[in-house]
Amino acid sequence: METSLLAAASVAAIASVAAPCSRPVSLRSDVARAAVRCRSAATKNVQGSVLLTLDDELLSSAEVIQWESGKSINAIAAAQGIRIRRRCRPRYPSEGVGADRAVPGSILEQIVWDKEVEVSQRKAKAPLRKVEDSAARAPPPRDFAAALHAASQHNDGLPALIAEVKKASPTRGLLREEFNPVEIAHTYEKNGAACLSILTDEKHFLGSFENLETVRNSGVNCPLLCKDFIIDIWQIYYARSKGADAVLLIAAVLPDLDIKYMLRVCRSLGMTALVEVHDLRELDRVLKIDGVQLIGINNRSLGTFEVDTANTNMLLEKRGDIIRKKKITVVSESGLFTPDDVAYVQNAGVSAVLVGESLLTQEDPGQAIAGLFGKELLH
Ligand SMILES: O=P(O)(O)OC[C@@H](O)[C@@H](O)c1c[nH]c2ccccc12
Repeated sequence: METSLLAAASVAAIASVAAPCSRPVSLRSDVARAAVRCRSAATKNVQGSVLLTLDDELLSSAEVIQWESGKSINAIAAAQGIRIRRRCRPRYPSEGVGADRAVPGSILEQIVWDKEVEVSQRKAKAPLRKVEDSAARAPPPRDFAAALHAASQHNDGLPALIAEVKKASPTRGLLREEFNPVEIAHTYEKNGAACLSILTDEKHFLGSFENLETVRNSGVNCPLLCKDFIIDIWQIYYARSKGADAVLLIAAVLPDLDIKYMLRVCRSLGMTALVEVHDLRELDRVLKIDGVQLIGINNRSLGTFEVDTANTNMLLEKRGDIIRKKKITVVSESGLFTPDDVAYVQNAGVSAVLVGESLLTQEDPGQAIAGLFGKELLH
């Protein structure tokens, strides 16, 4: 019981920083309060007193009650419609779906389980404190959202382009034999991309943090999105330490409280979060969270990997009014190949598109941009 309560508290990513909080706690409310204290202490270490007050304010009584109800992280996630189960957090062995017997229910779940292992190994090598220090020494963050707005304005309202640097994907396999991330980044920038998305997941996308870092140090000016499966705030600090200006937060993976906490971490680092949704339930969850500036509508289901650009249109028809009222910028992601595709999502109301495959499979991915938009993009 105690273990599962502590695990429930870890839903807000406390697990990554909760080491000082290992004293036994017997009452549920004690657990919740301990979690609050733990997190306050941890954020104080991380960012000084500014985040401390923000975080205390973040922990509304409703959220504490949720923890006190004794639900496990998987139960909390399931109650929010999240089908991805966390497997096993090293600190809480009774949490998760069981060590060896469980079979992943989707590719996304497999990726997340692999990510749990990867992150715990990386953290063992570079603890949060150390990564925070490197993040503080990284080149200053660039404004990802502002770059999207400026690009769209320079191009008569055409959606701004986030061009993706991706070697392979689970569904398409290898996208390019000759893969030079720095060359690809430069040709994208030269041909009018507003921002770049750099895949850093190694196992399923053949990406790397080295690619992110070398692109950042190669002199490109476009802001960079670290494209990975974030399940722990440690990864956000790590991405910043490698020069990322933005990170992807996937609503199909992250419970609301994690998204809120991660948004605050992003803000404290001067980074932008692109919060990705695929269906109406995820969009409605994200629209209830304050401070979301950028929403990505993925046309690809990360469960089945099926792509349908009508998804962008459908979600904007249903929630476009609220999105405009909240002045949220929408990015249409995946499966865009032709000027008609771009025009379709533009008419649906997006101000940016995220494109990988259709550019990467052509000889010069940068020159392919004019083909995708039906005209050359201006800077
Ligand atoms: O290659 P495409 O179909 O143009 O898609 C790009 C991008 O949207 C896709 O890579 C993506 C969207 N969300 C993700 C989450 C993780 C990994 C990859 C993705």
